[in-house]
Amino acid sequence: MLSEEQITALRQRVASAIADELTRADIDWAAFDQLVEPSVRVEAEFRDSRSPAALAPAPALGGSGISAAGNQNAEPTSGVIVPSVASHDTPNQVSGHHQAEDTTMNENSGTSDSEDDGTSSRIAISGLRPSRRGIPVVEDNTQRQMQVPSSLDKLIIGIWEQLHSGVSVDPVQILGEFMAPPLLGDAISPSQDVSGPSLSTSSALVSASLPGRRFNDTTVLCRKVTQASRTCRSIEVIVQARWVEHFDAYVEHLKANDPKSSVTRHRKAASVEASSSFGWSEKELRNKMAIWRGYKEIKERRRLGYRIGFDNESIQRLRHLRPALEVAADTMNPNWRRLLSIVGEPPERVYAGHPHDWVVCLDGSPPIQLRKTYLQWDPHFEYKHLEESVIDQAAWGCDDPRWRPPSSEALTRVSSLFVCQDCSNEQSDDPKLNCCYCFPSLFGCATLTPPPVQVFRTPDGRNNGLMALCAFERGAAVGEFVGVITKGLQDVDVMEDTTGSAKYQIWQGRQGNFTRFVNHSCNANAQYQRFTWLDTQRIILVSKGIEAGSEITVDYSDKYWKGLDKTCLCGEKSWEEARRSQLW
Ligand SMILES: C[S@@+](CC[C@H](N)C(=O)[O-])C[C@H]1O[C@@H](n2cnc3c(N)ncnc32)[C@H](O)[C@@H]1O
Repeated sequence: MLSEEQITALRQRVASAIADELTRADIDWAAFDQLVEPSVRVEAEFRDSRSPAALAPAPALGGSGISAAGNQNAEPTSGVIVPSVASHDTPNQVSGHHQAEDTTMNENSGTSDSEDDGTSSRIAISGLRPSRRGIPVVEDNTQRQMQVPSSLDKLIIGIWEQLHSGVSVDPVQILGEFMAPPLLGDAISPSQDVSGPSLSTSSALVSASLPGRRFNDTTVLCRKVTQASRTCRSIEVIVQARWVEHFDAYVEHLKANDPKSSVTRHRKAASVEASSSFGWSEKELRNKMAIWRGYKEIKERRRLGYRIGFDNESIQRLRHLRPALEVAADTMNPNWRRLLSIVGEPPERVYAGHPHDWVVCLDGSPPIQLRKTYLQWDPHFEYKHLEESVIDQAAWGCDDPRWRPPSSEALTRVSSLFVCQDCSNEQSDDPKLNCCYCFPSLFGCATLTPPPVQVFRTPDGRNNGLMALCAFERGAAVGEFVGVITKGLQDVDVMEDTTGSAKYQIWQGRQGNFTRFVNHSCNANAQYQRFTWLDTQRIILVSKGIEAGSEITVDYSDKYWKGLDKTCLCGEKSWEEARRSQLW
């Protein structure tokens, strides 16, 4: 017997498969324009063969205009793309907030409170382990239920994933690269047999590396072509949307000159003119136009083609997201707006600097510069974004206190300098040599893309927080806790840890990365874990199952709050509290 949730998931999958099929089908949607209140209705039904009764009807897909799918019923109503933070009746009750905001969290957000003698490389409150081969290994019992995203959620998540995929949408760079001198001629010549026995010794040496060179060169070529094609695709959509606008304007112009003829007639005349210019049949042009009209409507934020019915709420959500998307696009692809200049929009970027130099607002109001959100506590506040922790030399000289001597077992493995203390595989910063995939998004793998997170303004007095733009599967790394490795700091929020032989602090007050903005929750969706990379201890923020659009939180521990004159505003009940408040 399927559970209610499984049935819902199945219904949504069937609905989205039908919608996808309709999208691909060569249907002349433009013809629907001729109908009065057009609608398409597709129904499916699930039946359990053991029972005559239908288990549940699949949602009907329907809509008006050229909309063939997108009935509200087809979509779950949940899945808002805002952090799931609790709202509070009272404004900020955090007394001593001043102190808090120019410092970071106190020790042991899931690491240093454990009774560690420094022998374990990765310690966590709940024993969560990183995912391997795509299957998260979960060892605690706090399984979080991930929501099934609606079509609109999927669209939004798709945009964020695209933005964080590392693919450049800089037309200047792409076209420039593409026009660079051709790649090595022999690299793409398939006819040359370089491994034949007749080659001389010296050419045999060269040939030994040719397959490698060919592979590398075609990888570069393939990357360039893929990027260029994506960039051209973006240009195509912009231009096609603009073409539809001009087509409509032309039809109006014809009508103004010849008001006696019908609009249909003028439209036909314009279509005939255009189809001969495109070299397409009129039907072909009509079909293409139906899709292009969809792009125009997205542009005008009226409706998303025929895949998603846009109600007011959806439009509002997208409108609120726009500044956040622009911050990400401007800071990661500074020249992307040049694409817009093709259709006369300003090409200058609006948001400069690092992606986390901006704090986005959930209500769609303009993003705020990060430093401005701390000026009330420190008029000179600045935050330097670090990729890696830096050692405070005044405290540690040239030593890194996070260094952990390799185990005796690792020492006996002469073939490798570094062995992962968790998976026992060899670790290397060179992806070709690395065999440890404990946290592939952080260590040992090819080019790292910026993590899909954004700093956002909390609506309930906690100042800033960190939002997940894409989902992080359970066990996946969100990022490393990066800051200044120091010691001896007091009365400020620091992460304290030990290797067993050295106690150190990581301070994020003025320098660090986005993990500085992670707030506390009594029902956190992430936690800090130790991990040793190249014999150096790191602290990793690991997902316990984070949904796209939710706030990323960790449990700072009771100890943190006991030591402070502050109230937790997360609104969640801790497990202990929840148990105590049970009525039976
Ligand atoms: C590491 S910082 C987190 C980012 C911080 N909100 C900011 O804007 O910089 C820790 C501070 O955030 C605030 N904070 C985090 N979680 C909170 C919560 N659940 N309730 C109230 N304040 C919280 C507290 O002021 C805490 O000292």
